[in-house]
Amino acid sequence: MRPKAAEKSISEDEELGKKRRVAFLDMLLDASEGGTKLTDEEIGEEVDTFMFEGHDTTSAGISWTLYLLGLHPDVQDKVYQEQKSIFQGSDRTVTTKDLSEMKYLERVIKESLRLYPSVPGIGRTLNEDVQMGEFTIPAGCTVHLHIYFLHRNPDQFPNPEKFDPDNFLPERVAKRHPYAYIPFSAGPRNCIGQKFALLEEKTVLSYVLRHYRLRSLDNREDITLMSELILRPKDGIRITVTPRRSGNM
Ligand code: HEM
Repeated sequence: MRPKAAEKSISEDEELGKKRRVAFLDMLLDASEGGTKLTDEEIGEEVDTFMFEGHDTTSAGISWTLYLLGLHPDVQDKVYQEQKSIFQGSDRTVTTKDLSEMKYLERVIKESLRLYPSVPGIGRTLNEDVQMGEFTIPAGCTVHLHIYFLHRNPDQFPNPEKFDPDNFLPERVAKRHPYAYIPFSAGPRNCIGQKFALLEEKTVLSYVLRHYRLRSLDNREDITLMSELILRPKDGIRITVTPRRSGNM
């Protein structure tokens, strides 16, 4: 049964002539009432997947980007200049159009996900034999794909440890293998939320970087990484955050 609050908000929206937006949980409940039956347990699992995949991944991505910007004041300044040119001194909230103009910030986010992919590895069970050069990997094997190391392939990213957002200039992307960079996996089971994730990261980072200057206190070689499905710094990261003077935008 659909909760009363959800019924009310949908009918109010329809009255106002707005596009009908269905909440995620309502969609799952509808699916359980319609042709494909979902049990309560299956609905719970779907909600868990979205909460986990949609929250920890982006929060880790945002944290690593803030850390890298705090280590690279020149890159941070370029991001700030781009924000200044978009917002022209205004402190308004971000619009969809603003997000599409944040080209440099997008390159920074992508480069951060290259060096610190929120999901550092994924696994697949092979349905059929796979030939890799002289080796045959038999059907039934579980294969672990290490995204973290894949992103450091020097054939695809010369000087792979260098933080260089220009790695994502269109002309450089065009020269690389399409699967050289897969923070969101690839193929039929890739990340369903990847576009949303980039928009969310841009929205949060835009706000922080317009208002604060960051300086990271730990060098990259001093950070111990750990993977709890999500890539995290074992002992956290230390960043000093200084407010920019008001009216500085
Ligand atoms: C920076 C942010 C994100 C990264 C790096 C990321 C990465 C990934 C990766 C690598 C996979 C494939 C997992 C596997 O094959 O085992 C995946 C799947 C998935 N992601 Fe994301 N994700 C992000 C954000 C999000 C967001 C915001 C949502 C939802 C709002 C989301 C929902 C999902 C779901 C539902 C799947 C499973 C898709 C399927 O199995 O068909 N992700 N994600």
